Amino acid sequence: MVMLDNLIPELEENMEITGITVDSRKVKPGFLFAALPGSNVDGRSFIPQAVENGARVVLVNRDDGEMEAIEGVIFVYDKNPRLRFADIAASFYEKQPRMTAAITGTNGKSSCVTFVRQMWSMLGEQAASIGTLGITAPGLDISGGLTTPDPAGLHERLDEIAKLGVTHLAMEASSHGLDQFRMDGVNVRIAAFTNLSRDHLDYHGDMASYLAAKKRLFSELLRPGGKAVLNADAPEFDELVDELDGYSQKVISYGKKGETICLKEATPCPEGQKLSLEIDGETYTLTLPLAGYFQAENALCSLGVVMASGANAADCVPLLEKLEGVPGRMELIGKGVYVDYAHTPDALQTVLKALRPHTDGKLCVVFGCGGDRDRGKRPEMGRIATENADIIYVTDDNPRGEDAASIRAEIMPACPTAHEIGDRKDAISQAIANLNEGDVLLIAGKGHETGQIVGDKVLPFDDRALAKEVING
Ligand SMILES: CC(=O)N[C@H]1[C@@H](OP(=O)(O)OP(=O)(O)OC[C@H]2O[C@@H](n3ccc(=O)[nH]c3=O)[C@H](O)[C@@H]2O)O[C@H](CO)[C@@H](O)[C@@H]1O[C@H](C)C(=O)N[C@@H](C)C(=O)N[C@H](CCC(=O)O)C(=O)O
Ligand SMILES: Nc1ncnc2c1ncn2[C@@H]1O[C@H](COP(=O)(O)OP(=O)(O)OP(=O)(O)O)[C@@H](O)[C@H]1O
Ligand SMILES: N[C@H](CCC[C@H](N)C(=O)O)C(=O)O
Ligand SMILES: [Mg+2]
Repeated sequence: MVMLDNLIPELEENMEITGITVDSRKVKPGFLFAALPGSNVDGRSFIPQAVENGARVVLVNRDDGEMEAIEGVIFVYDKNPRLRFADIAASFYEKQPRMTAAITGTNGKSSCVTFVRQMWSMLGEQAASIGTLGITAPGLDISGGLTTPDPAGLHERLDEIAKLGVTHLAMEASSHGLDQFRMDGVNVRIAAFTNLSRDHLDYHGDMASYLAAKKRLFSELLRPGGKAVLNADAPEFDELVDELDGYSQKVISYGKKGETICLKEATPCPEGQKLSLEIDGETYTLTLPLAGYFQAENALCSLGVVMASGANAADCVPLLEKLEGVPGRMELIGKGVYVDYAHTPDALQTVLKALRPHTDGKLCVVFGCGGDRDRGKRPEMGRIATENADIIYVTDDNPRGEDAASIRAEIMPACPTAHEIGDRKDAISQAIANLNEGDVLLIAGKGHETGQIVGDKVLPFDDRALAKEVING
């Protein structure tokens, strides 16, 4: 039984709330329903359905005016109902892991939360991660959902894993999640930043707003006394430092320019790459079992997070040698075929450049662009493919509500020599069939995904399974 009358003065004394949700379809008797103004519809239009399903309390946007009274229903008005809902969710589900790190950045979040979880586990902590790959905790592995879940779903999980004994959590803070106040109730003790490049401009409009959403993690979510783990090589480094309270919040900087964790050298080798680091005047050399300079950056960010949680460099640097790759992130399927989640221009360029040294013959790429997402990415990804690959196949990647051929038509002018094969299965099959000895093929964009979103349907589709099947004949 949960009482929220301390938090919501409008409630009757000792009034019981049985559940909370932003979705009228999930309301049950005794629930609080947050009727949020959305990007497609206004949640207020679902109040009758929510009330019919048993909502006792309805949270609405104060700026949208007063509601007509409904018998038995208490309206709660707030000028920022999303933020209020996040606070309510944090109280409704009382427990959270005590050491929570949130990682933001355009690329590398999923990789870092996975690496941090692995390192904490190796140190003997009960550790979990939440993000694009779902939730992973000891005895729990649930895939799917948003990268940063909505407050009700998020806090339900935090409570569940904390009760299972999880003390350490690494979670992805997506820019949508930050902008929509999804994680404002989370007790963030460590905030980390990987990098910033073009993505999600369909939602944020411009790069300044996109960065502003990410900055919230440091200026508004990181708790007093918390630590920020920042990429010193990123142009945004100084701006992010400025977001912090310089008295109580400390910076752990990493990268070639890192003051805390300084990367002296990264040299590719058959097992991955040899790294030389300087931390607190000590030099460490190690072999990171992952290829690609970007993975070295992600590994250092993860090391910074684990150090921020209190571990000594000497204890955690050797753990980098035992990191396991992340599903669908530059994952070698076999015979020079890699599956990767690059779906932004920067990621595509990064991964193609990372694969070039491993290519004796031609470097080939299969990619497309998602529908209902930033259209400006399309020609940029076409240009990057032209500049960095030798053979290009343009195909479909989650067309969603758009016409797939029209999406391809926005990519093709930037890579006119590309083969256009809309059907992703055909594109992958042909690309693999055309490979010669020494060639490398990158299948980009879908990584771990197991479905192709066409219209409002999710059709089963798995790049990794298909590539394996084609390679093995
Ligand atoms: C653009 C966006 O982020 N939308 C999210 C947002 O929806 P919205 O508020 O705009 O929704 P809306 O459809 O206008 O509906 C308004 C309100 O009416 C409610 N409603 C709607 C229908 C109904 O029958 N009853 C009802 O109560 C909805 O629950 C919502 O609260 O809030 C919803 C509830 O939390 C999210 O499910 C929804 O995510 C949609 C599905 C989505 O695709 N989001 C993606 C873009 C996203 O968030 N991605 C990020 C980043 C990914 C990454 O880079 O890794 C992520 O964190 O996953
Ligand atoms: N540090 C990095 N710098 C540049 N590109 C990277 C970096 N890390 C990963 N990538 C590229 O971005 C892709 C996605 O990586 P990852 O899933 O770790 O990022 P993410 O931030 O979680 O992405 P999303 O926003 O889609 O959840 C990788 O498959 C790779 O192509
Ligand atoms: N979280 C990202 C994932 C994109 C994955 C890619 N396969 C695509 O559909 O564009 C988004 O929703 O924009
Ligand atoms: Mg992710």
